Amino acid sequence: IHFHYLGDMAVDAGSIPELDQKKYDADEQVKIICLGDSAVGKSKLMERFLMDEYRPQQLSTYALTLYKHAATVGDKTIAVDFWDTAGQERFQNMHPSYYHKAHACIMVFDVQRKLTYKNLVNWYKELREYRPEIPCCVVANKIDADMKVTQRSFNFGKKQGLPFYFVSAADGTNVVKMFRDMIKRAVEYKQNPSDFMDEVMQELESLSLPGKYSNCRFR
Ligand SMILES: Nc1nc2c(ncn2[C@@H]2O[C@H](COP(=O)(O)OP(=O)(O)OP(=O)(O)O)[C@@H](O)[C@H]2O)c(=O)[nH]1
Repeated sequence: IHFHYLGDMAVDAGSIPELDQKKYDADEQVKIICLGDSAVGKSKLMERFLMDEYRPQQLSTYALTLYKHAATVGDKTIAVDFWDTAGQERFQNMHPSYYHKAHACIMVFDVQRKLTYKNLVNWYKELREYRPEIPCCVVANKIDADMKVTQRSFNFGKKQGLPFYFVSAADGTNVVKMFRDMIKRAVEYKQNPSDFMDEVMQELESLSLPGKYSNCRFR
């Protein structure tokens, strides 16, 4: 496990993954998990958001990386734990502790690789097995590499009623907005979980991808 302590958080190599809310004087603490196939850009998105930097080398995430971040929502300080796992572990058993007590989920695919889009449904099903009610969004990454994609190309997010973001970790497009929205939703969920049930019922009613991928346009 790699720990990255960012934002206003003090480095404390001895602490456990659960962030000690009182110690950091935060009003609230949330856990946000990131899902998606290998190399879709999960780690680069975190780095872009948390450090505003992008290093193009590809270093696959080893098992689990935990990023700690202090965010402000309204007049509250929020301690955010971002959990980033290696996508290549998808078809091995993902440890349930990854999902445990998560308050929101960011699902990422790569607009240049259609398989990563198709696999969203697997990620989504697994997420809903463990966390049926938490807020979730779909993130189409690497739009700097293909500016022609439109939301119509990707029915999954639309049909599920999930918020959908086109982003680029490379040039920063939409990255801050997406993360800020999800932090806010995680806090809202934590404070009032029952508000999210209607949304989830709508999602569950349409839990399928377009059968033959026919509505998707890739180069
Ligand atoms: N063009 C472009 N390339 C990107 C972007 N984001 C990530 N990449 C590249 O995609 C590759 C994989 O990025 P990572 O962030 O390591 O992907 P990951 O999803 O964390 O991969 P795993 O750790 O294996 O699960 C790297 O070579 C990045 O440079 C982007 O927005 N645009």
